[in-house]
Amino acid sequence: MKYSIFGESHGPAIGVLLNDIPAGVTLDMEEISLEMGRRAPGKSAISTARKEADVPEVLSGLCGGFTTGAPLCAMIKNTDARSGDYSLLKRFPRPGHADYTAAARYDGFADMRGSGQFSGRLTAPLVFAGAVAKQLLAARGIFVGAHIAAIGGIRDIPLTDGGFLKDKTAETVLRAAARKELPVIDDGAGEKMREAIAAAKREGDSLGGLIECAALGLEAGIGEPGADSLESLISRACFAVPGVKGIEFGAGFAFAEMRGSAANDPMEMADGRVSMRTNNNGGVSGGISTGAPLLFRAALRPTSSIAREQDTVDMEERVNAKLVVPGRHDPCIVHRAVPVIEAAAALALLEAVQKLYGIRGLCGRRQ
Ligand SMILES: Cc1cc2nc3c(=O)[nH]c(=O)nc-3n(C[C@H](O)[C@H](O)[C@H](O)COP(=O)(O)O)c2cc1C
Ligand SMILES: C=C(O[C@@H]1CC(C(=O)O)=C[C@@H](OP(=O)(O)O)[C@H]1O)C(=O)O
Repeated sequence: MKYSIFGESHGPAIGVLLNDIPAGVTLDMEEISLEMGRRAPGKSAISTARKEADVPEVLSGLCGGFTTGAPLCAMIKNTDARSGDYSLLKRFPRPGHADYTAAARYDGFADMRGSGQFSGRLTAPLVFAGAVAKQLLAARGIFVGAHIAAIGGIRDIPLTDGGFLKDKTAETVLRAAARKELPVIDDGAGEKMREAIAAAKREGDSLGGLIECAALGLEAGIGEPGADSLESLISRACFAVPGVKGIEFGAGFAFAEMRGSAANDPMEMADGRVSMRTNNNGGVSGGISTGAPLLFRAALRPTSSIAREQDTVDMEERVNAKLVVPGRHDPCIVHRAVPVIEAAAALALLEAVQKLYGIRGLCGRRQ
């Protein structure tokens, strides 16, 4: 599953080119639009004020309602750029954003209007690609969903609690969360998160958090050992999402403080099938799926563009300087990043499934 994302935040358009899509698949465009809408900016006071419709225009790979097998290319127009907000930032780079590293890497030639190719805006085409991947995975009985695990220290109910995974209601609660602006299981926690984001914004600050993502219906035996392990593919896809700074699978960093007797997932036969009584390994062992729900969490940093005065440098005069970042910014990116993390996970899983079953094995109409 190869995909390339193109464009810059204040250029004419952004988009994605997806290869290795099986021919003869009907894509549910309405479902894709819903996914795009979950991420789209400009919807409320807890997100950026930039307004974009984020309607994808398919340029190739789809004809008469079926995929053709040619690379699938989708383009999304940029319509609400305000590039003046960025005129100062080449000279006074924002701490925590990519202004300084982009200048170092691209010798000062990077188009940093709207943060250029580093912008969270580039996650719109990723969501398009992920929505296609989700439909292909669904045809194999695999569901990918996520929710906000925490924002600013306020926690939602973890999927591992409440029996959601055991009684198989996880898909239902994740589908319900996906319809909310703050995709949470516990609406009370969601309201507290909303207030915390609004308060941070009033204080000229921002909040970070955690996203918990699950893949359900994944059979045992998908993945590889080594550099193409399931963890590697998923981490690689998630670290391509701007703002992601950490990933953990299952018990993750808590493993460091556990004993083997507590960390191991006891095995048993249940209805004639191998199963694990606990899921500390997050559904992956040796880089390969165990057949238990695949579970991981991504940590997102607080938005770097905050309204408070910060210490930076003057790249022209080579002296210390102060900066107040102008412009429209997300006071928190976690809620908008939930469909993005799902998309990244779906693309990574599709790559692993495709490696085992091939392109036609995904769900193309057999000739
Ligand atoms: C959906 C989304 C929206 C984002 N919105 C903003 C924003 O408004 N302002 C900002 O400074 N960073 C925003 N970010 C994060 C930056 O793009 C990111 O921190 C920056 O590119 C540096 O990358 P890094 O944090 O991965 O190191 C957003 C990220 C995502 C995924
Ligand atoms: C436009 C989006 O988010 C943008 C992500 C972003 C950043 O630095 O990542 C900075 C802001 O860009 P601008 O200054 O052009 O308004 C956000 O609005 C989007 O996600 O669609």
